[in-house]
Amino acid sequence: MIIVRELTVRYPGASQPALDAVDAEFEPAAVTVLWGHNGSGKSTLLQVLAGTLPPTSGSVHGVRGSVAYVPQHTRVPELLPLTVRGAVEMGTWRRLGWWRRLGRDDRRSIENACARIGLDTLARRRFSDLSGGQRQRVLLAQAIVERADVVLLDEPATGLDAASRAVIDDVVAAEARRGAAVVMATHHEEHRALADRIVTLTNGRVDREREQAS
Ligand SMILES: Nc1ncnc2c1ncn2[C@@H]1O[C@H](COP(=O)(O)OP(=O)(O)OP(=O)(O)O)[C@@H](O)[C@H]1O
Repeated sequence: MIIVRELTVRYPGASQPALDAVDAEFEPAAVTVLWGHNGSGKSTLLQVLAGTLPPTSGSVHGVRGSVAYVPQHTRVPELLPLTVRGAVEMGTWRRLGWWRRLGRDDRRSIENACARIGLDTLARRRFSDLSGGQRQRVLLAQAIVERADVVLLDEPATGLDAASRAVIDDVVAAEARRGAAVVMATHHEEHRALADRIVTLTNGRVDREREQAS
């Protein structure tokens, strides 16, 4: 279990902390939804869990194994000099080590992930030529292939139609069933139904009264 205690993040020059003494727990084999308005601190918390943003104070314990992080579509970097297929393949690198020799199971898992996320027709495109939303889906496919212990998703359904959102829901539920600790920031009401636990953030603080476990 990931345990967050008294976590505070203050961006340079900001008058208010983005996260203010947050306490929260994130369990394996479960979906935790981070819920809250724009600016409530959801992305900041995900970045700290991903290890890409150091906290100003407080602690995060229990992040074990591998972590897959799919940032908000506006924040997905374009810099990978790869095709879509190549970017999804990167999900195998941790398992395969330095030589990165794909076996039949790896190839099948890459193809399955691309098919599930609807990337088949994009497979040969350059990652850098895709829209932010398409790039985000590539990173989601990469995360599926990786079979990470912790899967962090920042608004994975933003800008998608209902059918594509349903695909994301299936992926999220399957990742938790596989055993991952899934943490998903969202403000889509329908995602609340997927949650084993909902952590509501209001102005950087956990709103305990609105905490919910199903
Ligand atoms: N790089 C940054 N520098 C300064 N302030 C920031 C930075 N990133 C976020 N903030 C501020 O920190 C607060 C929390 O932002 P955060 O992005 O974590 O919220 P959020 O709930 O994910 O909202 P959104 O969905 O709009 O990204 C906001 O007040 C935001 O303006």
